[in-house]
Amino acid sequence: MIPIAKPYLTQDEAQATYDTILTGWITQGPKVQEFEEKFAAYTGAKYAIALSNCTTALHLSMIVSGIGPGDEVICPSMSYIATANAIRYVGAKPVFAEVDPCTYNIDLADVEKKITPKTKAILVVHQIGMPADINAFKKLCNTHNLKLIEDAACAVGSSYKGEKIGTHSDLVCFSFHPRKVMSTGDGGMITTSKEEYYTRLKLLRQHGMSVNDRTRHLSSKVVFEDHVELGYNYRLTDIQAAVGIKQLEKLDWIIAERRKIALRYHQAFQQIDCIRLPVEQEGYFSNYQSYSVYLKENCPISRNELMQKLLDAGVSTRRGIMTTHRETAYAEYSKGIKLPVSEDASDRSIIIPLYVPMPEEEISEVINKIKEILGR
Ligand SMILES: C[C@H]1O[C@H](OP(=O)(O)OP(=O)(O)OC[C@H]2O[C@@H](n3cnc4c(=O)[nH]c(N)nc43)[C@H](O)[C@@H]2O)[C@@H](O)[C@@H](O)[C@@H]1N
Ligand SMILES: O=C(O)CCC(=O)C(=O)O
Repeated sequence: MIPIAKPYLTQDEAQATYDTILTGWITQGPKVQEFEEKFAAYTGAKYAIALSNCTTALHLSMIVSGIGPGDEVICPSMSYIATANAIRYVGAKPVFAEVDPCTYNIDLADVEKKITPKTKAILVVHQIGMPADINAFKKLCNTHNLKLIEDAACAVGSSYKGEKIGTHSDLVCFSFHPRKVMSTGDGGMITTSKEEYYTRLKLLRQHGMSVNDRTRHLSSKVVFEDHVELGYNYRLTDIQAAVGIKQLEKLDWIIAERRKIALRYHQAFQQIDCIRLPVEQEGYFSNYQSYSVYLKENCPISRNELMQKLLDAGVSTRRGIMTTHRETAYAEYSKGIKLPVSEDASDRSIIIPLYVPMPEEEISEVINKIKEILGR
């Protein structure tokens, strides 16, 4: 079976975890600090704060942005459910906007229509690694005095107008889940240039503890910590950070390899008129976290049939990005909501295998099977 994805992990990561375990310091400590410094340097951000995953990164971003009950946050419905969940964790209401049918990124015009006096922030997702038009959203947020938060779960290493995702706004959240371009098992990171956010995020991720364990460990004087506000246990472990450091060293290579495979798919499928391929506009650089194909009206086969036929032929696929408003857990948020573009994009698209290193035979197999089933 050709898998949909596989993290690129080698002896390097295994050795790094082994070495870290033997140091005797295994949760948030020196390795987390090193990972944060290297991640900040990689993205160009001033600060990076490591967290247990991107969902917790989004949750803390909501808290430091001062979002709470009675507030509305505009986000896409067409995203993994964690995006909207983070808004609900703080008691605020997710207000769903449409996406662009080509890039799957949140639609600026629809966002603008959905701004109300209760709107506090816009949560922009760089969907499956394709950067959103972040400058346009910054401008909109400035005009309406709204906070901007970026869900860059899938977008590590992607760039917008020549700058890596991670520097364009005050809160950018990344994921290192195994389905992402680099992984630490689970894991997350926030980049920011705001010292005030940096300081508070460090407190919030570890129970609001005023003097952290490492500082106490290294102290020559007896010190006692205070817990200055309600915090959380959202730490990344040093074992995971050791993996992250090794992954970061390979990230540009991984992305270059992913882009080569994406190019192969583009070239192989561009003549097929019943499908639409991902679009990377001028100034946008995707890490191709996923390669999504949209089945047009004239496609001879339904999306689900195509997925089944490919599975029968030994090729894994996944449905297109989900819509949150149609999930059972969102029943009370979906009343009267109309998102035809998002529903269509979600229902008519599939994600096809892309991982590194993907053997040439597998790339050809995916291409040939899709062409064969589509009769091209
Ligand atoms: C971006 C989203 O991607 C994922 O959805 P998905 O439907 O595209 O992928 P999944 O069904 O989770 O499959 C992930 C694939 O990634 C590979 N993989 C390799 N290791 C793992 C692992 O530890 N956990 C998971 N879930 N997957 C792993 C396998 O090939 C596996 O089939 C979800 O897991 C979401 O959690 C995620 N936000
Ligand atoms: O929890 C998941 O499966 C995916 C969400 C994610 O990528 C994260 O929280 O880091």
